[in-house]
Amino acid sequence: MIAAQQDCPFTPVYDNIERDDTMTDSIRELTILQPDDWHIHLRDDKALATTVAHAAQSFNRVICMPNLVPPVKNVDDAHAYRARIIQQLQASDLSAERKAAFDPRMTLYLTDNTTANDIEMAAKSGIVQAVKLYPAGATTNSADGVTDINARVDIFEALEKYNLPLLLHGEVTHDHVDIFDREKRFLDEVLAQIIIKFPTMKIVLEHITTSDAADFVLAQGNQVAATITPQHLMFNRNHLLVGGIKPHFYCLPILKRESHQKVLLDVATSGNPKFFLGTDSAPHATDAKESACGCAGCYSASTALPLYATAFDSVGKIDKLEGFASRFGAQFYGLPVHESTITLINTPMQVPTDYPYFDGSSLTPLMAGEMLPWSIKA
Ligand SMILES: NC(=O)N[C@@H](CC(=O)O)C(=O)O
Ligand SMILES: [Zn+2]
Ligand SMILES: [Zn+2]
Repeated sequence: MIAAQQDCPFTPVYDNIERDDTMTDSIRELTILQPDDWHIHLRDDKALATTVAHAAQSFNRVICMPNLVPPVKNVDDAHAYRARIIQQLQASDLSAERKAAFDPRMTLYLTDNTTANDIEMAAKSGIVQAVKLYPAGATTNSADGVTDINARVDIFEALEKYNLPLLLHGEVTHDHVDIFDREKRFLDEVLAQIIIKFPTMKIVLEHITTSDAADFVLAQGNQVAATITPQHLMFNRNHLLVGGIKPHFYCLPILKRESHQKVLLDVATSGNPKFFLGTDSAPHATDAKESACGCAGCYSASTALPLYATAFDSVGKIDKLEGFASRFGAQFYGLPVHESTITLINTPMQVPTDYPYFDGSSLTPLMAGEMLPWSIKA
């Protein structure tokens, strides 16, 4: 399946970004507090057999996105989904220690029909960590998303009242807006107004892809933060499009030009707690990606930490990884950091070419078959 991929010219990040070796050149091993993933897609049913074990190997808390079919719309759905994840966790061959540490946190999918009562129930549930807003049609499984965001002020009032964060897929969806401009247009035309009206609502702008989004988040108060994926730190649209189209780099919001990639690396490695880890690991079977109409989403759950370590090290800032991966997200959500640790080592690993997925399908991870300079110490 990936033979075509291997014929492609490929420029890994640690070659295409100018290195600053002055700060952390001597770091060959790095022990950090156990990280959390504040944005992940585990999918459902048979897919969980692959995704849960991969996520639980590295992460303690994961914020599970609700874009299932049908979506996770209320607290009952969230309890049932969490139970399916835990059942799969117990059936996996992870260690007893990893099983005990893994804590999937739920999100509700905001629709045109979500009520303020749903929000109150979610806030009091103890398992729902946030509410997710997909503009209808913006991304994978967003058909049930919100059609008119300004009509959902009752929900924003409730989120503010119960101090439940709003997680955003921040792109406008109008047909006439260029796909590369959709994030910036969302900030200017939608989010800026919402923040003025709801100044204390906690907001996470998920998977940011532009310098505009980084600047926007920096300009807001501490109630507004952002997650950044490994692919947006490591790649730009040339990796997606030059020398042949590479479907495994296709995700939404789409990779932007290199100048944006550099700004994302700057803010992620700056030590500013507004920016934290959210892989947006989004599995789609290999044949659904390698298709005339390929699905959006990069799969990174199994190698997320070596990917982030490679990105941070590419700019000589691996010493900033712990804050980004293990501290700032917990701080934003008002949760304690973990006591356990994980060690990364500057020993190369090869990313598997694929994983078995469900019903005989396979799953191709980000950078399949490529070497990464960092790995997790056994
Ligand atoms: N990021 C993606 O390209 N895809 C995600 C949805 C999302 O996070 O937008 C998915 O669920 O596949
Ligand atoms: Zn999204
Ligand atoms: Zn996502």
